[in-house]
Amino acid sequence: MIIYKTFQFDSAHYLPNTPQGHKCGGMHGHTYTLTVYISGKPEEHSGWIIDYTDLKNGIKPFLDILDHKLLNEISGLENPTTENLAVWLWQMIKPIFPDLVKIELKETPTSGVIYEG
Ligand SMILES: Nc1nc2c(c(=O)[nH]1)N=C([C@H](O)[C@H](O)COP(=O)(O)OP(=O)(O)OP(=O)(O)O)CN2
Ligand SMILES: [Zn+2]
Repeated sequence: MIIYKTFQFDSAHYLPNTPQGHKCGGMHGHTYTLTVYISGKPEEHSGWIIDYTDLKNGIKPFLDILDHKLLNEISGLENPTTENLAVWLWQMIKPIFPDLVKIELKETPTSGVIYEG
């Protein structure tokens, strides 16, 4: 079974390696939507794989690094494409939640990345 939880954070960024004149070369912002998927078997007594609240509390410190920040100024996110940000988030979250199996990161309502490590 897989459980999931969805988070949102707001960040500014620009993409330094886009061709000249590309709309994403200039600074702009997104409300990102992150969904994390955790695999497991529900414990008999609790009936859950992991408490959603524990999941939220474990992930919040990483989102606090990103929320209301310029992503380009964060170590490892000098070129903050959705793809690179998904890898960065995976590397943060996986050591804390080893049963992480997938993340979905949406940069806009119509664009995003699915990453499975
Ligand atoms: N593969 C990628 N392509 C683009 C990325 C990216 O991270 N990975 N990023 C951008 C820009 O950040 C841009 O802000 C988002 O682009 P886009 O999805 O085109 O945004 P729109 O709001 O213009 O989308 P609509 O098509 O109007 O919904 C660009 N490309
Ligand atoms: Zn953008």
